[in-house]
Amino acid sequence: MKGTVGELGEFGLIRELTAGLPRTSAVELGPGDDAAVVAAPDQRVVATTDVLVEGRHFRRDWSTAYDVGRKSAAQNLADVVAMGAVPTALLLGLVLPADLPATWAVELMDGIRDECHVAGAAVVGGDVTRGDAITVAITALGDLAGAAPVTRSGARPGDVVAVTGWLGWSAAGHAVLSRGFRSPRAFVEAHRRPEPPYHAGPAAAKLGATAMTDVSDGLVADLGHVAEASGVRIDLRGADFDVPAQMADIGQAVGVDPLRWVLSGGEDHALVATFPADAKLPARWRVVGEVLALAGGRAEVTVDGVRWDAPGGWDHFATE
Ligand SMILES: Nc1ncnc2c1ncn2[C@@H]1O[C@H](COP(=O)(O)OP(=O)(O)O)[C@@H](O)[C@H]1O
Ligand SMILES: Cc1ncc(C[n+]2csc(CCOP(=O)(O)OP(=O)(O)O)c2C)c(N)n1
Ligand SMILES: [Mg+2]
Ligand SMILES: [Mg+2]
Ligand SMILES: [Mg+2]
Repeated sequence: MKGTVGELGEFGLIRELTAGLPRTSAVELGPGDDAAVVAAPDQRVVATTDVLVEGRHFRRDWSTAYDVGRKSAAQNLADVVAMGAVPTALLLGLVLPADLPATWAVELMDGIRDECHVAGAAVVGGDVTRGDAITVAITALGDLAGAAPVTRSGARPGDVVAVTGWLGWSAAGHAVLSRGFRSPRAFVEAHRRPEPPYHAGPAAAKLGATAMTDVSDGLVADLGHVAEASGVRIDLRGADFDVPAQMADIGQAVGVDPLRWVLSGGEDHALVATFPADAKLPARWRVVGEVLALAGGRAEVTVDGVRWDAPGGWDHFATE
């Protein structure tokens, strides 16, 4: 495809973006009308939204359009499964500069479509407008299939804390890219394209998870929200976290303790959940800590009993 999105025009662009979009059985009416119609078998709808902005969430010299698409969708779909729900549909608001190559927009859409496919959802609508910074605003919907939502507020003293998915890989990749390098590839790829363990969300609900969240900002920060919402203290055991040798090498090379990436690095979208101590967890869940009563203390996350004194994760108004 030749030209810019400006040359294609609003409706030419929409035609290109929506051509051949796959449907799923949940989609009664897809893009093309004033609104889409999505089945909600449960009769409750799980809904979540996240905005990604060029320069803040991604850089065009670090990630392809396809990568940005995969990541934007993943970030939202991970929030759906973190409730214990199955993703059904995704809506996409796009702000694009007029001089952006049309292929960039189409490849972004390819990435969004493919990530939706991985999670079982479909793109059902969106919006496009012109603006200075590329902005991808996504709303994802999901279905609980009769289950109770797994909230942030259900952790109880005596529960275990378990994680599944990657931790620290995206942050290590970000550290590499920030210093002008493009390798080790596995970490750079993890930053470009997170792989949330989608199936594990609804599975955790079935395993009796009492609370759950995805790790978008950093494990300590995101678990901090669980601790606060549940009115508990959460203690992590440092030795239960695996720091891969290659991650340790990067840490050595750039002068960062790699445990910092594991405990406070965001964007891998691992799932962290609390479970009753007697829950039978499959091997892909690693127990990394426990839930403790407040006993007059603060609702916070500690590591080996000690308050984590570095930032627990990303904060858009505090982190540069
Ligand atoms: N501008 C807003 N208006 C209303 N609710 C918001 C707004 N921004 C964030 N929230 C809500 O605050 C909570 C925390 O947001 P956030 O940290 O972005 O969650 P997540 O990391 O799961 O995306 C979410 O329930 C989100 O819906
Ligand atoms: C260019 C660039 N700089 C910095 C980062 C790091 N970063 C940006 S947003 C973010 C945290 C997650 O994003 P957020 O918008 O907070 O998602 P949410 O928590 O709402 O799911 C991180 C670690 C990045 N991905 N790209
Ligand atoms: Mg958010
Ligand atoms: Mg989340
Ligand atoms: Mg965040």
